[in-house]
Amino acid sequence: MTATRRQARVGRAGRGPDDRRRAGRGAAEDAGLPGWVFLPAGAAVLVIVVPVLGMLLRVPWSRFPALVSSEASVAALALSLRTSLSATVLCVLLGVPLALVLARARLPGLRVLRTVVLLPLVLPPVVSGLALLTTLGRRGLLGSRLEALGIDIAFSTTAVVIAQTFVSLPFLVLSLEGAARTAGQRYERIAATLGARPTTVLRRVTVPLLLPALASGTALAFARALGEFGATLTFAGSLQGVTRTLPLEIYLQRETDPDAALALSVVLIAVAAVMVLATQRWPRPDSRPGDPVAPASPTTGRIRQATPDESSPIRPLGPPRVPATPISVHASVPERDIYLDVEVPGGGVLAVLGPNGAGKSTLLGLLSGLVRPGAGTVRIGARTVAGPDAWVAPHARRVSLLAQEALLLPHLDALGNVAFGPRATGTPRAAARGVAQAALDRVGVAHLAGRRTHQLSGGQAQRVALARALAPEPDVVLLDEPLSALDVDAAVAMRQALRTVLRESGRTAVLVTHDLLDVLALADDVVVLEAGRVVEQGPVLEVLTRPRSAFAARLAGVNLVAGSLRLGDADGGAVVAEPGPLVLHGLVDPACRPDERVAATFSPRAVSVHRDPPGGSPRNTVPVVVASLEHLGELVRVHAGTADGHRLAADITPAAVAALELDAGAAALFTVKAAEVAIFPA
Ligand SMILES: Nc1ncnc2c1ncn2[C@@H]1O[C@H](COP(=O)(O)OP(=O)(O)OP(=O)(O)O)[C@@H](O)[C@H]1O
Repeated sequence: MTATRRQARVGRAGRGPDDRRRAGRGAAEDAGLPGWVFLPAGAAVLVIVVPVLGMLLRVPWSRFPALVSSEASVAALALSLRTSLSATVLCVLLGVPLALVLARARLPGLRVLRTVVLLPLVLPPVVSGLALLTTLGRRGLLGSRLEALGIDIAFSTTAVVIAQTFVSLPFLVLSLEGAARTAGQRYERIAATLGARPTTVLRRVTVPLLLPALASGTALAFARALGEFGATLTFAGSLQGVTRTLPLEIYLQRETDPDAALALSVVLIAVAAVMVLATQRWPRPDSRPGDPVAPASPTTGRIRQATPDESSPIRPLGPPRVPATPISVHASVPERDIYLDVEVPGGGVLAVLGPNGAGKSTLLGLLSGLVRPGAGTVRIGARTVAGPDAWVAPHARRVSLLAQEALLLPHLDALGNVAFGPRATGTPRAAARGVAQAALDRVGVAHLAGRRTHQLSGGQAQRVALARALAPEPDVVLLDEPLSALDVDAAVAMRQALRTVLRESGRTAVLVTHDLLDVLALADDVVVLEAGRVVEQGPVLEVLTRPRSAFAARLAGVNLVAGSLRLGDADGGAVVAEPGPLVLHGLVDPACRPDERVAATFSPRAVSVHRDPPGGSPRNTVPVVVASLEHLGELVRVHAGTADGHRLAADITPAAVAALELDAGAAALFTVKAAEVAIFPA
């Protein structure tokens, strides 16, 4: 005996009740469940297993082959398999569309429809049979008309299939609808922006993603059809070889030959169990047997350090490849209280900034076609893609979307994902794969072509997603916080990749971001949205050096006070803040006009902080209350508010914070020289 085997035996022999209890606790803890849950769960299993075991023990196994191979038994089994399979096919053909409508359509009365569809689950089978008989039977509502046409359904094999379909359909619909709801429509939306028509999206995205749920729903429907008894007997009768299915045969045999009934019951259970077991082994779309185990699930979420290939270079594309496509959005979405006027010149990159709920995603939705405007127009190049008399569907807009999550289709490898767009727009398979390989090469990840999506890191997945967005050669690329889910290193590499790709291709792009680095590296122009309105728009440099909105000022790291101009001071003028009474003296831009609104900005570094009124007289002294302290490298940023609600910041050394004994709630004075305050038109 080898040492290892001996140890294993000793280990097993040495497992006392304490060890077992510990192991049980471990299993419960692993599952994140309280230990007592296993008790009722075990009892539930017993409720099912004990009767089945009891039956199995009573089966005369020595006579089993003879009992199940009588002519009547074989005919019943063959009929059951035939009709159950037909009913299952009908369930799939009708149930899949129904489940998707229930899960995704926005129709009035869906709740009522769902209740009606699930009704056969709660109806006694004999009632289901009666319903079918009174409708499709010879004297039934439809049956009498069908009989006039020479079609006689009741008491035929067709009636068996209809009865089985009637009772099985809800099983498939229920499991598929639940999965479709949980899965959401994120992948479908991405597929539409890659040029896929709704039918292509259904065939190549929705169904593959829902395959595990479809498989288990199909198995349940088959098992239910196989076990169907009451409705079949009522509606179809019990004619050997025509309508006498296995459950009916078992019922009849029970009277004459109980042993045969038991043996046939075992066959019925075995067939149903094999079917259900087989579909439970159905692979999830994001894994395949034999795939090496990936370190993380990286198509979503924040992952880890960049790998060498995430920082690998982007291949130059050569001269611009797409005609510059200007964009204009003059549209509103009243139910969201959003009214937008945004222009992007052809080939420009517009950064969209704004606080949460400002309308940034809605702007992208208006451009991609995922949001319909209530009024106004959206133009992309020469086309009006949304307007009073115009609507171009998302798949026909030539607008790709790269989202925060890579959302790579889990049932395709990297190359398949990138080839998806060209394939969806009609490029033959081999050519599409060529285009995809070139696109992967362009963003420096050609060697990842054969990887499954769960074998990619976050940065790699996002690069593949970028290649996928570019492969259909869109006129416009929409970037919805494409770097925000990546760690710092991967984000740096991805930002560089985006910069190169956008510059080289000359593509018009709209970038939603909260990151100043993205704005600086990628954008030409900036638009700032607040509460569904454009509050500021202009070239990056202008907006960051002379922000007119609180959001842009925060992003640029400067203090901003807006108000009206008061001229006539010795050094030029002052901003009378709104709300007052704060007045800030500063250097007035010659473009300022007396009656216009103006903004004053100054750097937090130009602010001195005091607890008592300072000696000398800097032109601006503002009483504040400290709100919070923030550590910024070698300095501390003191966030404070004035009595009239202005938020200001000062950057001072940690030693100064200690000397002044500053903390949240402390009263202080911010002072800033007039020469440090720039006043310009707002
Ligand atoms: N499907 C929807 N139905 C109704 N209102 C919506 C819907 N989606 C968003 N809104 C509302 O529209 C407004 C703008 O939302 P939007 O998602 O465009 O903002 P955002 O700037 O992208 O915000 P965030 O930075 O949080 O993503 C918000 O008031 C939001 O509540």
